Amino acid sequence: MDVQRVTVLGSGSWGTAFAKVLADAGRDVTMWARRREIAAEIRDSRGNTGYLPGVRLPENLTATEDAAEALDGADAVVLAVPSQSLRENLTRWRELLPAGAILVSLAKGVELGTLKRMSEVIAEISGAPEHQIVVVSGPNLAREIAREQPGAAVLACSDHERAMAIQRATSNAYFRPYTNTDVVGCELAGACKNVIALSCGMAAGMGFGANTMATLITRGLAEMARLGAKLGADAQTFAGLAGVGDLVATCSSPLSRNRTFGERLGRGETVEQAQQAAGGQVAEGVMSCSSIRELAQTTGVDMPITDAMHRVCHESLDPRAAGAELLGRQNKHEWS
Ligand SMILES: NC(=O)c1ccc[n+]([C@@H]2O[C@H](COP(=O)([O-])OP(=O)(O)OC[C@H]3O[C@@H](n4cnc5c(N)ncnc54)[C@H](O)[C@@H]3O)[C@@H](O)[C@H]2O)c1
Ligand SMILES: O=P(O)(O)OC[C@H](O)CO
Repeated sequence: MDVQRVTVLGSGSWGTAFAKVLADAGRDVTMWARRREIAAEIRDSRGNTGYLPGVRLPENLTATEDAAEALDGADAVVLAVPSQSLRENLTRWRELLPAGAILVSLAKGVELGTLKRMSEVIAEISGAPEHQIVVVSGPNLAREIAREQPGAAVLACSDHERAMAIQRATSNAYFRPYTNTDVVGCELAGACKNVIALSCGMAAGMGFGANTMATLITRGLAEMARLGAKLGADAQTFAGLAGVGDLVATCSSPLSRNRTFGERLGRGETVEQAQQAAGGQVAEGVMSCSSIRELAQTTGVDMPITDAMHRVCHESLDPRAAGAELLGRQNKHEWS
C-alpha cells in the first residue's frame, strides 16, 4: 500500500504543520484552505503567517480553496478541522472523497449531542469502514513541529497495513510516528487531555505552582483512564504518547491553546474574553468538557475535573470555587 499523493483539508495550525511533515517525508501534498487568501499565501509565498509565523513550507506542498481540486487523485485525505465542525465539513466533502483513500483524523474532541469520537463521525458521514480510518494523536504542539523540533506521534487504526502506510508517509528527520491499534484509547485520550489542560491553565492563572499542576495532570490521567477502561480502551495507551505524553505537553506548554484559555479564566477573564483573545483558533476542551462529561455520566464514570471544567466554562462557576470543590470531595483511596 503506497501513499504518495495526500490532501490535507484544513489549513490551520496543525493542518499546516502536518502537511509540512508529510511533504518533508517526500509526499506530494495539496492543502485545502477555507479562505482564498490563505491558499494563495501557502501557494505563492510558501507560508501561513496567521497560524505559523516564520515557518517556510516546502516546494512539494501546494494549496487551493477548491475542495474538488484538492481531493482529486488523493491516496490519503487528512481531516484537519475542529471537532465540532467535522460533521458539517465532511458532509460537504463526502461526494468528492476518492474511493478507497485512507482517511486520517487529526481532530481531538468528542462530538456534542451524539457523544461520538471523531473516527465514528467520519465513518458515519463518509460511509468508510473503520479499518480505512487512521487517527493521529500524541504530544504535537503545531508550532514546535513546524519548527522541526523532534517529536513523536501515534497513528491508530484497526488495520495495521494502513497505519504503516501513513507511518511511512509521515516519518522524517524530526517526526517519529508509532503505530497502535487502540483507536478508542487514542481518541479518548486526545480529547480528554484538552480538558485537563484547561484546568492546569486555570491553576496557573490563579498563581499555583508545580505541585498543583502535577496533581491535576496525575488525577486527570486517572479520570481519563477510567473512562477509557469503561469504553474498551487499552490501559497501556494512557501510559503512552497519546496519554501521558500529550497530557504533559499540553498541560505544561504556553503554546497550548487549551492551557492558555484556562489561564485567562484563572486570571479572572470571562469565557467570552478568552474566546476573543484566541482570535478564531479553537480550544477544543471548552466544548469537549461538556460532551466528555455527558459521556462519563451516561457510562457511570466519575470525572470530577472534567465536571468542574464544564461548570466553569458553561455554568459560570468561579475557578476558585471549582478548586475548593475538588479539594473538598470525600476522602478516598488513590485507586478507588
Ligand atoms: N494546533 C495543534 O497544535 C494541534 C495538535 C494536534 C491536534 N490538534 C487538533 O487538530 C484539530 C485542528 O486543529 P488546528 O490547530 O489546525 O485548528 P485551527 O483552529 O488552527 O484551524 C482550523 C482550520 O479548520 C478550518 N475550519 C473549517 N471549518 C471551521 C469551523 N466551522 N470553525 C473553525 N475552523 C474551521 C479553519 O479555516 C482552519 O483552517 C483540532 O481538533 C485540534 O485539537 C491541534
Ligand atoms: O493547542 P492545543 O491546546 O489545542 O493542543 C495542541 C495539541 O493537541 C497538543 O498535542
